[in-house]
Formats: sequence, C-alpha cells, structure tokens
Amino acid sequence: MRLDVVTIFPEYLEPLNVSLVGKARARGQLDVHVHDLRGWAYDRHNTVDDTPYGGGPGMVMKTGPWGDALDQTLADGYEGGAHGPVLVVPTPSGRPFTQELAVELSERPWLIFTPARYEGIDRRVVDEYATRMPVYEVSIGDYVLAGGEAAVLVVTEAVARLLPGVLGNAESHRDDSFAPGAMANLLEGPVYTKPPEWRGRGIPDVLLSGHHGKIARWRRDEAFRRTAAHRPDLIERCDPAAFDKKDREI
Ligand SMILES: NC(=S)c1ccno1
Repeated sequence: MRLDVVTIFPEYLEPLNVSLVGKARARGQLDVHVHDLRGWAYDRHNTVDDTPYGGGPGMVMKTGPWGDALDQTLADGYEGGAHGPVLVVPTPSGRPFTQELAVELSERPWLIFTPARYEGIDRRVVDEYATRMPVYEVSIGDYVLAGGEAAVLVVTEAVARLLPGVLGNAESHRDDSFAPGAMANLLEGPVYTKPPEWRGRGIPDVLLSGHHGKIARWRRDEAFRRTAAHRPDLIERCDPAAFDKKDREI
C-alpha cells in the first residue's frame, strides 16, 4: 500500500516513522510519502489560505496549492494504480471512521490524505478530485481539532495494522473490538497477564482453567457486559444468531 499525505505540517507526521507503521515501512509493506503543501504556494509569503467568500471567521485553504500538489502526487503514478488511489479527507463533517471503514480502506492500494487546517479546504478541490477517484470524507470523532493531521495518524494506524503481515500474529485482529464475526459490534473485554497476583488482585479463575470453551464464553460475556456499559447503542447491532452459533462452537 502507498500512502501520500499533503500537509502544511509535515513534521506532524513524524510518528509514521515509528512503531507498527514505521516497521511496516521498513519492511516495505507500506510506502509513505509526506508532502509540504507550501511547496506549491508560489507567492513570496507561501500563502495557502485566504478569507472565506460570504464572510465569516477564519481562513479557507486555497484551491491553487492543493490542485497543484494533488496533480503532482497523482503524476507520481503507482503500479497499484490499476485500482487507483482514493482521497481521504479528515473532517468533523465526514462519515464516522469505523473498523469497517478501516477494513475497506485497507483493501485499497493507494490512499491520498488531505488534512486541512483553518476552516477547511475550498470545496472545489474535493469536487474536482471526486471526478477522478473515490473520496472518503471521514471523521474520527464528534469534536473539532486544529487540523486533520492527528486524524491521519489515527486512520493510518487503524488501516496499516490490517495489512497482511503487519501484525505479528495474524489472529490478533480477529477478536478486535468491532472486528467482523460473532464479536462484531462488541467492545473487547478485560485482558490479564503475569504476575498471577498484583497488590492483592488475582486473575479470573476461568482464565487459569485451560478450558478453551469456557474461556471463550467468558470473554464473550465480558465483551457483552462492557459493551452494555459503555456502548449500549451497539448492543442492538449484535447478531444474536452469531451468538447462538458461538455457543454451539463452545
Ligand atoms: N474530527 C475530525 S476528523 C477533525 C478533523 C479536523 N478537526 O476535526
């Protein structure tokens, strides 16, 4: 997978050099290119924004630099281009970024991120590139950040960990919160590791029983309990049939 990020704060994307994403880049599983938008600002002040038409507070990011930056990024081409790139626009007015969407994006060969600052990007930029590729306007939450770069880090990590071979144990994301399957729409339950006792706190006996069926049922019940407590809105989306099937498996 190739990722391109066009931003006025390239240094904000430094975390893409470390941990899981950094290792995936080092192994050649991820090809990341970060571009400074100001490289396409041709006036002597490197201006990338201007006042909004219709008035109002703040500034709007200009079409010119974005158009030139995206055209040059696309001109780079990419062998995975047979399926083509998609534009990923982090914005509080986007569709919720979910595990399901992470899976969808992980199946694309090329993601181009356009994190905005100020009041956002002139709408004509998205309208222009929507004629040439799929556009995903996504929100990582119902809050407003100073810019979209933090969202790029979040989306990139959620997508990268789903790429084949990136997670050490291919099974790791099978039981992720929100992963497809019987645990879909359930939050992960509590996890424990050594030592068996810490400050007078032990481990649930079932986890020491060695009975895989009982352990699986306990984990599922704990996930259900946690979801009911923290995200009751997800409970109604659980598939009871999957639970029945899960019980039969156990
Ligand atoms: N909630 C998101 S994705 C965002 C981007 C910029 N500000 O908030």
